[in-house]
Amino acid sequence: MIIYLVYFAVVVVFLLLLHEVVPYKFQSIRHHLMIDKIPGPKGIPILGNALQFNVPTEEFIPILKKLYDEYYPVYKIWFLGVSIVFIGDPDGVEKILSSQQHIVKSDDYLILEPWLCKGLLTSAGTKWHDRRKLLTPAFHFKILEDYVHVFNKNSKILVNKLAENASGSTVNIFKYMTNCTLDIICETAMGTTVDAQNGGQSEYVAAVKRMSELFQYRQLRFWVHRPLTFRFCPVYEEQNHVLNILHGFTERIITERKAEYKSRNSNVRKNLKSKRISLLDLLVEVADETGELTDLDIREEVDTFMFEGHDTTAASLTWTIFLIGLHPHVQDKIEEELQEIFGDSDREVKMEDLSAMKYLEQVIKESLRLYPSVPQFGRKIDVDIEIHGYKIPAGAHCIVMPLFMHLNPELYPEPYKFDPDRFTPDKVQGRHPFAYLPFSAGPRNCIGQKFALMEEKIVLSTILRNFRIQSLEKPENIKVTGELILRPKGGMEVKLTRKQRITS
Ligand code: HEM
Repeated sequence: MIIYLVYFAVVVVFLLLLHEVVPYKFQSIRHHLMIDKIPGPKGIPILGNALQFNVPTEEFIPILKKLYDEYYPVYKIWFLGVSIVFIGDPDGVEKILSSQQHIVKSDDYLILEPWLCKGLLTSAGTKWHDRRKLLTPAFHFKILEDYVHVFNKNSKILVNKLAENASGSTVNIFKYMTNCTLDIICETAMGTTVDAQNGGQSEYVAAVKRMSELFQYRQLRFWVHRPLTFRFCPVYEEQNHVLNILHGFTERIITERKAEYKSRNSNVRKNLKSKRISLLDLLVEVADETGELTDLDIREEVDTFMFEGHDTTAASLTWTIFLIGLHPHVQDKIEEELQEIFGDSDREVKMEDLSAMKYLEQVIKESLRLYPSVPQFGRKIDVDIEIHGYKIPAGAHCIVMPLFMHLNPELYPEPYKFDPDRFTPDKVQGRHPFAYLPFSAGPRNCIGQKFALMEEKIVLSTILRNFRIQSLEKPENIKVTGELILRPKGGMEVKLTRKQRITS
């Protein structure tokens, strides 16, 4: 009996493995020959280098960095029959990112699809082109100006929460940043509030956070990357439950908005320049006018913005606060700048103040150099290309690594030194346009880049007008995880000392 069970288990494992490899095993001999000319670590049959990456989260980045240093500027690995080429220098990266041809995302984005379906982040081809064209006006300067109010409102809630819970003591700042950015993205993308900072809509807020954790869980376990094997995973049922909450919430909001739209019969797009609208309003109107967007089309875009628009910004804010708290002279300079803009007033930040926060912007940019929220991103190559003399065949996956490029001493001397003056206008001008990539570059760059910078300036300036920050950890002691988003493992403790004024 036992022998039959063992036999059965072996057959199941074999079939699962076959399922993993079948889509790729017919890669042409030409493909293999081309890829194998690219340097890289040795792997084993079928699994390739997969076992080398089956490590605890905090070891993932050091392994990739070691390979980057050893094989710079280009190296390859095999992962369950998939060829992955890492490109580490600005010239090589430019060839991929500047092209209109290589816009298909790599297969690891598949794990995002149960939540985001084929939204702007994950789609390709004409669908992506049409959606990008449709959504770009929603990030117009005039629309963003309207969001200043939302950024201010939530920053005030944040400093009041910090004053209640954190003044004079240490606090895990990451948690606060996540709740604040969640509230902001909900209000701007969906026009609704989840009140995460006050513990409201806790089921939806908990589901968003849990889904981000489940993405990381899956990203790190190569054997559950493909949908079939994921079905046998202990968290599969839990993910379905979380997805029901997430999709159910967005669907409810869409239904409400559609009903509201019909009743007020407004014309959102005609009013783009003068009216406060959310991304969802725009989509609802396009759906009504053209009949081309289904409820699912709308939902996948709203969900995409919910995901891309909060975790990235929360991580960036956290790292920036950490670095400011570690460098008192930088904090003094920001305080001087804010004093010049606001004096002793506790008024809200206005749109015109943002362009005066020049030094704070340099600080945010330098933090994103050291800790880019998206440490790497991938494309599936559409037609053969040549990079540094190596031919990369169509169908190969190419990974761009901003994190390591930003730490390359040829591009940034003394790369581990935190120096916001690297981003003075003259320094930026002399730099390769693809040497700084926190928001990617080219046609598929981050559509929310300006939104994020505005949001961060308002949140950070509000914190710094009310608190003095002190970071207690040293960068070398912090464990960094970077599967999807680069974050400090276990959060980030900082000490906040309240200044006299608390924004009311
Ligand atoms: C500091 C904050 C942010 C960082 C560092 C960041 C970074 C990035 C990066 C690197 C990409 C390209 C990813 C890839 O090629 O796979 C991207 C794409 C994207 N980002 Fe952001 N992002 C930030 C904030 C935001 C915000 C606030 C929003 C929305 C309000 C947003 C929406 C998007 C969307 C929709 C895409 C896909 C664009 C496309 O493929 O056409 N991001 N982001």
